[in-house]
Amino acid sequence: VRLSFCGKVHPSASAAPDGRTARKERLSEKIKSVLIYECRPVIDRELLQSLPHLKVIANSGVGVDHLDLKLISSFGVKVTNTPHAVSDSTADIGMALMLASARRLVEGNFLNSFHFAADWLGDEVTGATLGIIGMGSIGYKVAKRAKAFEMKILYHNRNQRKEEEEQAVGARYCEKMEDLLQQSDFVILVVNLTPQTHKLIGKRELELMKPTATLINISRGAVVDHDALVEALQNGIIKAAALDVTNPEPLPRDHPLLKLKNIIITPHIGTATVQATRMMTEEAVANIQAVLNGLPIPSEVIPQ
Ligand SMILES: O=C(O)[C@H](O)CO
Repeated sequence: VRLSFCGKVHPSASAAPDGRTARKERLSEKIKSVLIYECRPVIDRELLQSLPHLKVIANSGVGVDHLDLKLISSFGVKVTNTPHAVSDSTADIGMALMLASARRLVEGNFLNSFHFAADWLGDEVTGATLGIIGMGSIGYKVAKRAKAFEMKILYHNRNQRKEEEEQAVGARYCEKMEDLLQQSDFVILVVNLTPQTHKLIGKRELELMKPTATLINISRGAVVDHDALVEALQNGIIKAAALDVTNPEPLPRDHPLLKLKNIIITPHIGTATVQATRMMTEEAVANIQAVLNGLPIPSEVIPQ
């Protein structure tokens, strides 16, 4: 028996009235798989203990930073994700944010269309330098798109140089992230959130960027120190930012980032397309079926 859900798993569920508790216990005995969508439920020890037959948590999306992989694995439960389904839609949102920021589309949207903005100037991305931090599958898709826009491409990867990808898109590898930050007109973050990438971009890194540069984040909000970003945007340390992810999500209404003009913030919609959602579901279901049938798992996430 499999049960899939995409709601918040609320710890207080165990304190529900008796009838509901009994029903929950009956269900717990049967649950063998959990399919997670964007809602990022808290999967903690208490929940895992209450699901003794659980075999797999199938994450719909690539990032699993919201899951305690070691804890889950200690219960003999597998975690899977959907890396193939998300790369095109996430790369697209990166390009959309870069173009929207460069051409000031969001600001322009509020202008009366009959009003001629005489002093209106944006920037072209053609010929500009894009620095990609994290050349995984999404980073590579961003690079392919940037090549079509005739951009110069730099990239930095913490672990490995990607020579094949480099040649295919004419990208230049920067061993030091600092070099990429200093040379890029647009810097896009495409890394996983790990202890090593937490606040990867802080005051020092922002100060290394050009005052004319734009920071784009399509990875996780916590990769950027938000206080440092507010300061950099307020003081012209960098020109603009475009974020699909923030920390927390959503930002509180009075957050200083929401008061700035030189920023675009979208609500973590990188994979929110009809096509990606369908593919994520298909990939997740294939993962679940493989685990339950003891077959090779297409996309298992192994705790490091
Ligand atoms: O991790 C991902 O794939 C997206 O950010 C959706 O959560």
